[in-house]
Amino acid sequence: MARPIVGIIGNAYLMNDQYPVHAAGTMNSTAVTDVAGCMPLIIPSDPRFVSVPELMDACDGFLFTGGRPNVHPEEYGEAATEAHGEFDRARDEVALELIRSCVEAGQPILGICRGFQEVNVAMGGSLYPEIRDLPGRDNHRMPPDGTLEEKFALRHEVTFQEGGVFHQVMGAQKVLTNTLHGQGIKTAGPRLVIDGHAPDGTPEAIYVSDAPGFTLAVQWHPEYNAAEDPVSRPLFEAFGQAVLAWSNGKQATTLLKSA
Ligand SMILES: N[C@@H](CCC(=O)NCCCC(=O)O)C(=O)O
Repeated sequence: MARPIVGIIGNAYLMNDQYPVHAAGTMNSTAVTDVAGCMPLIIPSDPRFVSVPELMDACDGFLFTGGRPNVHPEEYGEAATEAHGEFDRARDEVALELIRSCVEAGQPILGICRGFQEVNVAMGGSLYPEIRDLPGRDNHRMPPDGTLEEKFALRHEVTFQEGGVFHQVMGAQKVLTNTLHGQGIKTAGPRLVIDGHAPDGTPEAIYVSDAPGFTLAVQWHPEYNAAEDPVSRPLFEAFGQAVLAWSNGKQATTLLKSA
């Protein structure tokens, strides 16, 4: 039987500082394949190449990946400053509309890091440009040097609401995660539930309340070591089950229409 398809939101890069590509970390494809049990498909996240209806038709669920460029603050009604850094307006345009459409339709989404921030902005929330500059907050950025293992090392706890969605998915109320981000949620979108926090109060785990489908998003990077990590594994397994259920529902509808 054909596997359900997970669209992986790609980022724009210049290969060898010269050759433009769309790409996503291989660890995203590994997590989608080995843990979620789906087929990964990297999306060129630019409205010149893809439209939201086409993507929703082609894929069963979407992984909104991490990415260095920040969501443009105009998307939440603020002016860009130097602290906001680099942007990717093409990804903003595809991702934000795709999130809103998936939330409405009940099509599964999983947000990671920049993807987590996109879910908040798409649902009407805003972001701090640099959380380490806020009083009482820690530096959540990755170490500038070191191996991949050092960059993705587990660095802080996340505590979930007792009995909440993440507590149920993880089977634990406190977990250990990596952390590789500069921005963070300032105001949560009206329908967003902040279900987990870092020790310094930074929101780390969210979902959209009353959404008909899977809408979980995390500020850390569960794609790293997803098959082995006790936090990543249940998250990608739950996402895979939701994507499979969506795919089965789509096939049942197609069969009904052709009967
Ligand atoms: N730009 C945002 C999001 C950070 C993020 O997603 N980091 C991972 C980058 C991985 C990559 O380069 O592909 C922020 O800084 O908060």
